[in-house]
Amino acid sequence: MKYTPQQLLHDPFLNKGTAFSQAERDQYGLNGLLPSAIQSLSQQVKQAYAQYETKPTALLKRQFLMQLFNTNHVLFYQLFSQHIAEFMPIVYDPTIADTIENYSALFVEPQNATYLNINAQNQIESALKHSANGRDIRLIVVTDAEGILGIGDWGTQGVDIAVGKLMVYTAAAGIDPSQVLPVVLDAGTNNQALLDDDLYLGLRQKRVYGEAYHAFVDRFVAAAEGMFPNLYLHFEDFGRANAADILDQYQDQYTVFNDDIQGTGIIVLAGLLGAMNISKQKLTDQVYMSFGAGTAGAGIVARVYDEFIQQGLSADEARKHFYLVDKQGLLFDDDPTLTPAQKHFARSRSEFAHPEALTSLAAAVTAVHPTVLVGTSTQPGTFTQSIVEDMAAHTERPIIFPLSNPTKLAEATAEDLIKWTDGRALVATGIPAADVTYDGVTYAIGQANNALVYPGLGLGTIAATSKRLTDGMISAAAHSLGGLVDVDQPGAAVLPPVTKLDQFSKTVANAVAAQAVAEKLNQNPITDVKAAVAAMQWQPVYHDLDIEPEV
Ligand SMILES: NC(=O)c1ccc[n+]([C@@H]2O[C@H](COP(=O)([O-])OP(=O)(O)OC[C@H]3O[C@@H](n4cnc5c(N)ncnc54)[C@H](O)[C@@H]3O)[C@@H](O)[C@H]2O)c1
Ligand SMILES: O=C(O)C[C@H](O)C(=O)O
Ligand SMILES: [Mn+2]
Repeated sequence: MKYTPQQLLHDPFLNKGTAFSQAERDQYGLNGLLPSAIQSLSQQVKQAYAQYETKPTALLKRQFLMQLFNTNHVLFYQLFSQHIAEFMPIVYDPTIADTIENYSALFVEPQNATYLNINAQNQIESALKHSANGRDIRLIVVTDAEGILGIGDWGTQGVDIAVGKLMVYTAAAGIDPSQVLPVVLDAGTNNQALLDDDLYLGLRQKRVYGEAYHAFVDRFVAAAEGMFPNLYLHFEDFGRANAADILDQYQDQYTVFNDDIQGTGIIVLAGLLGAMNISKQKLTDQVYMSFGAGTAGAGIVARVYDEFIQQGLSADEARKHFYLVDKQGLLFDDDPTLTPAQKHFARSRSEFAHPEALTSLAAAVTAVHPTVLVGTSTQPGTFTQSIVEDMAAHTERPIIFPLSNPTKLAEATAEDLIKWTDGRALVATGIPAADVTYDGVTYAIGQANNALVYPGLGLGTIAATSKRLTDGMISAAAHSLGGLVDVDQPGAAVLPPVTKLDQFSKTVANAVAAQAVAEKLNQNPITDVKAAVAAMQWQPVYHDLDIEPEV
């Protein structure tokens, strides 16, 4: 393809802005289309960061960064890589929740995403083809936006979660931004505020479920897999009724990943292993309570349960360590409303003297004395002082992970948990939390967010040319994060800091790729796993242009 000067300046994959050299300006007809000074990438980064710093709110900062992203990918990712911990909460969660809620009102441009709708399924192939525009797509993040974070159904506006998750893939793991595609499946929305909003940009109809919905997903999956044979297909923020079914349907056929189920399972298991390193306890001695047993809650339990079995417990012994609490309270096996994922861990009423009283988290904690409490309930402030004190009265190092996102939905703050337990709690949060200083000790708070693992998991799987994503690879990812924290430091965090995200993404990728090769899943021969991973990583630096000018 030939590029006119205007096409080059408006293509974020190729544009260098003021960093186009004189030779490039001569060759591609850019003289007079840019100010005359020629800048280096580091000058551009410095200038962009100075502009970023003048933006007074997180939302304005994010909008500025998106503008940069839409203009020049190299500059955006170079800047992001230099400020990874600072930018994560701006580009991604929690600020992304604001941009999703206000997507239609804030809309400026479609950001190279693919918008598929259930009423125009004959356009799926052409839309994917035109969005890819000849690029070799290796990674798609797709959402139907029924369960965005904990904020619910946002219809087409949920496309931003696909865009944002992909940005993290590149910043954290070096996935080439020209090989990715964000996709939203618009199957309608049950969010009445959107249906009533005349600015709403999605389909103005109730969400479709059942066979018609699954046929739509299936048509998309078949089209994407047919068009991009080396695809890693990441599902994000589907509703509770569909997420697990979709994963089950495709995981033996294609390389698919559900972030909320599997990614969250990995990061929480890694956090628990980190907590065990700090407390010097055994994982298989823990009593685990999940508050909110939906997509993420049940996904995490499944991963941790598998680990108990790997560590030598029988399935029956392992199951006895898990308690699920949802809206109705402790989940019992005679409850006809249980999801398939909940059924396996539901308890028998005969285990308790007064099962009918176990209808709240407080009652369940008192009855069970969990040593681990993980919140994926979307219910803010539900880990109250009295519940936490009750739990902490029966275990030396209570492990408490309030994981509901965004910030406004967290079950508790890290600071309160440290305070209420006199510094004994081992805490990780879903969104970034500042250090907590209590009684002379500074506690670093790990971030148990799947963003810490999904980039490395994807990179490792793609680099290994793995034809599936298996439990073995997922387990390898969870185990790879151990050893990155100095656990004997007072106040040590259960997970490594986000400042090291690029390093540990690589650690995860190497472990996952090695496991894929060990399981003989690689489609291309691989002799050196680390070299294969390194070769897959894109760097945010300018290269000579390999395109023809049309001047
Ligand atoms: N930190 C992370 O990496 C991470 C990853 C995935 C999800 N999450 C968070 O977890 C939360 C849940 O996400 P999900 O995808 O599992 O959603 P989901 O809708 O599948 O599950 C939420 C569950 O909470 C239950 N619930 C609702 N009200 C409750 C109440 N009052 N008491 C007890 N349970 C209640 C629901 O019935 C449901 O089973 C969200 O806030 C999301 O942001 C965090
Ligand atoms: O997006 C996040 O911050 C994590 C997770 O996937 C979620 O749904 O909350
Ligand atoms: Mn999610």
